[in-house]
Amino acid sequence: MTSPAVALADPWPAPVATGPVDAVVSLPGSKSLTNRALVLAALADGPSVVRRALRSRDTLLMARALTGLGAAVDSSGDDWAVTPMPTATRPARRAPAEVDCGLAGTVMRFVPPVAGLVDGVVAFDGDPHMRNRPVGEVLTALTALGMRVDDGGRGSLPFTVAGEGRVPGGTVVIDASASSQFVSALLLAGARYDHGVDVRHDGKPIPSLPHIEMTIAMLRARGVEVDDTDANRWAVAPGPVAAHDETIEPDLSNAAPFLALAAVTGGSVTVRDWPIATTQPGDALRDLLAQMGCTVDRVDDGLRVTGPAGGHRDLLGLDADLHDVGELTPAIAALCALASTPSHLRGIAHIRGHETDRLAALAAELGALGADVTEHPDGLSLRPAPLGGGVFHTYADHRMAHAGVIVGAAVPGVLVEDVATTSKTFPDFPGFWAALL
Ligand SMILES: O=C(O)C1=C[C@@H](OP(=O)(O)O)[C@@H](O)[C@H](O)C1
Ligand SMILES: C=C(OP(=O)(O)O)C(=O)O
Repeated sequence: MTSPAVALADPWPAPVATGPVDAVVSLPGSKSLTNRALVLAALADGPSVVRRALRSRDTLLMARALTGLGAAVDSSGDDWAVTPMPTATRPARRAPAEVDCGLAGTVMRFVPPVAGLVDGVVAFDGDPHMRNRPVGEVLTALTALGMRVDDGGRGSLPFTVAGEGRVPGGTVVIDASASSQFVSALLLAGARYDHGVDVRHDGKPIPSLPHIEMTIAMLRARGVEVDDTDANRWAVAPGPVAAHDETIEPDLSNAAPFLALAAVTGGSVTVRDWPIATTQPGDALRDLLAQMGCTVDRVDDGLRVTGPAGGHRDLLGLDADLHDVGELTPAIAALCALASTPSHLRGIAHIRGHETDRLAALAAELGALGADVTEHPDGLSLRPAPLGGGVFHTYADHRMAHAGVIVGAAVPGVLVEDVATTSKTFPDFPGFWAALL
């Protein structure tokens, strides 16, 4: 991970924009694409390269976890070379391994289904808050698919998965309304199970569906057969995962604070290499920011967002269902707190299970700066109100830090506590941000 050259002040005085920000930025790679590419490379039938991999806490934790399971990941450069885990045809009993999930949902949900393919015991744990994040549905499914899982009956970290080098697989019914990652986790490893995997969802609607599309697209790119004809059902046929070199797109969800800077200051920010077609949910920013009164253009070098002339004073509030793109909520909510008309963000009860209870945290921290915000069971409403300075707590949540610096760009005196938590998905975010202001 890139460390900032100087120790960061904590709390960190968020830089205030002195005028419209005009910038062109190249952003680090997508966390979701990098961690899927690493898992699939570890399961593949030959070596793969993950080009322009994101180097951040979540992706380094993933690389370390897969290394513990027998893969090799050379993460020394920008392009990470991955040698897959030994296959079931050449099993080797491994010494007990430990996986640190940190606060990475993708590590806690995607790695256990892979661990069943290892002949040995793998113990999982993570940051203190990780023990509160949901994973029980995945563990129950793994048991039904033929793995031995011991979670002490808690349905959460810490737990162990005892693999035997092969997994029977088959059909499982889960309730994935708490996280799309439950489905992605089972699909990513499913081709390597004897009978593949047939996952059915029974429950309230699944959030973050674009992330399941991302999983399916990446599996198909590696020759894996996925049947998603029926709603709420995904069948992965047994077979090899082809080795595949992949160039990782910039992280479009992490583009949110940078595009927000244009919106708040009435400036213009271009994100280089914005893909023409993508499964990343961050692509929804184009539409969301246009609805808030920004001008959004595809330009030669990427995507340009230009804020309204008066900056946040002319920014429109937003009435939107963010169920599919919940991870954008903290940045969008910060913009809504600064906007000139009311907002209602809906369909996001599930983000209470993210890095922190994001609805409660946003209501508390934006409210403490003076925002007129109401927390609902599944969202937030915000009405225009003058904001002032103060400490913005981040609850170890990278995207709460993004929300804090967005407000701080427009409002003097915002101090962002533990801004270093942004290292979860972005190397040296504070340095990158400060250089723009
Ligand atoms: O599969 C993924 O890479 C992700 C899925 C989403 O999780 P949820 O479905 O839990 O919201 C998203 O919020 C998270 O940041 C990344
Ligand atoms: C929900 C998020 O992360 P995770 O992958 O840890 O679930 C996020 O990055 O907003």
